[in-house]
Amino acid sequence: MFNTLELIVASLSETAIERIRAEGTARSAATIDQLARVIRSIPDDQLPTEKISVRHLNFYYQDGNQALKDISMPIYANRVTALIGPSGCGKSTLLRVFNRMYSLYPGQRIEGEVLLDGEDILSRDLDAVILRTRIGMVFQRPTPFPMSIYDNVAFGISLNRQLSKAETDTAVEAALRRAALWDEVKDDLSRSGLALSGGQQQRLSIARTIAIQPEVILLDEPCSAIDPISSAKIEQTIDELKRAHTVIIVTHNLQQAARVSDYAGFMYLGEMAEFGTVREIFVSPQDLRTQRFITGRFG
Ligand SMILES: Nc1ncnc2c1ncn2[C@@H]1O[C@H](COP(=O)(O)OP(=O)(O)OP(=O)(O)O)[C@@H](O)[C@H]1O
Repeated sequence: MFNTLELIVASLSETAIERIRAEGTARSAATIDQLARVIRSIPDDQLPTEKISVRHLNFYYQDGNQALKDISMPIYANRVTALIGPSGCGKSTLLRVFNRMYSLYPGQRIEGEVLLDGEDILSRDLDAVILRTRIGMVFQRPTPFPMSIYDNVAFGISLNRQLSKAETDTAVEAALRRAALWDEVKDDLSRSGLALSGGQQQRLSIARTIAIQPEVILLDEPCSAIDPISSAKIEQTIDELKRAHTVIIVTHNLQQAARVSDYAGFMYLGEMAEFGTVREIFVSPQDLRTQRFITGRFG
């Protein structure tokens, strides 16, 4: 019983949990029914809302290989969702659908719907450039531009917003702080972004993405090519990011997925085998394939 209660509580927002505590019901809730009544009394806006809805998504590469098979899943606002699964199961393909990266390559085919706040982002009516300012992406390898640290961050800002020099300075500092890089670079922002270490370059790439103020941030294996200290800093940053953004991360590192995510989708051979809160997926997975993957018996 306690585990089931924990599961329900784990999927609630902090505000909702505070309210349950304030009403003194958490300790006395002897049955799920009691707690369910409390949950139902919480206004909808305090429960996670769906930022992106994936519906019956199929994806085919040029060679006819079907990499995604009838995927349906929610992506909740201001939460971190991890896509996990064995190599080749379709995680990166799915991540790239969210910013329509596939449209750069002719011959790839997609079916189904991906709704961003109710609007189908697969529709050609939605301009891909505008979409990519709403859904930003950080790649596996750091991607600093060959320009100064300051310009790397200011560049994105100037594409989207008309700010004065002083306002740009403030926005650059804020983005670098949020990416946990400010203290290491503040003394010389004119240094080339390429002169930074790999881990710092990755945090610079995150700062550049944040500076554009996207609603959703896609992280494709952001820590796989960097040192453990930078990796830990990026994990802190991810936790901070969800205050203002919805985050989707592909990672091979299960401990990292468990640490940073609120929800997880386990993919297998192009299918979404299981989706749930991180506790559901890591503590009590229902699908045998998820259980085997989480316990390291394959993948
Ligand atoms: N450009 C491509 N053309 C044809 N098939 C592709 C292409 N890119 C990927 N695939 C195939 O699509 C499937 C899903 O690949 P994808 O890279 O999305 O998986 P993944 O889960 O991200 O893998 P990994 O963990 O190894 O990065 C695989 O079978 C892969 O071989």
